[in-house]
Amino acid sequence: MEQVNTTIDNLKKILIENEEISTLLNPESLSLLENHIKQAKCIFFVGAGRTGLALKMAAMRFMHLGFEVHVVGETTTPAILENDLLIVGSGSGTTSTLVLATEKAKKQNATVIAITADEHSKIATLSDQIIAIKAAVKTDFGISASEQYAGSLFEQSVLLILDAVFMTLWQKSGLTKENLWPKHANLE
Ligand SMILES: O=C([C@H](O)CO)[C@H](O)[C@H](O)COP(=O)(O)O
Repeated sequence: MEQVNTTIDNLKKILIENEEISTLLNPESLSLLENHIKQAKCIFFVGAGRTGLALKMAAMRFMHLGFEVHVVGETTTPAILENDLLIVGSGSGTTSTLVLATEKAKKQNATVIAITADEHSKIATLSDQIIAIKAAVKTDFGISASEQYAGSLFEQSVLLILDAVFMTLWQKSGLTKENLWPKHANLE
């Protein structure tokens, strides 16, 4: 690492990288994701590490909008079944626990949508549909789609894109902020 920037300059770089990601997204794949979310009986989210954390943040928003949402790995998460949707996030598309979850969901005839930076990865290949994010994967050393460390750009994009999907569905729902508020946790 030769160059040291100010933190503000680095923040600007991060924002520019995220802006670039938004121009490279396939709008049709996002519309399909919106439709699958609307049609699913239950929506399951699964991811590991920081990707998993980004998905957990997004999952809460869909719960606020009234969808039945589960995060894989939580003790209260039920079995995935036909007519359910699994949203799997994996920058590399190769994380072994997520490959397994994808395979198991497909065996149950659930729909699987992968959000990944590698559209040729194992998870992408197993999934019904992919949201391809043109970000670096965590081992993308050397020349890379991002100056940030490891999968940071991918992980940020997962949250931003799903927040944007949430906003679209929210706007279409006609619900107000006040309508959504009763779903907010009241035991915290
Ligand atoms: O936490 C992570 C790591 O810090 C990379 O930035 C990843 O999200 C985690 O290792 C899962 O990897 P992927 O399945 O490739 O997203």
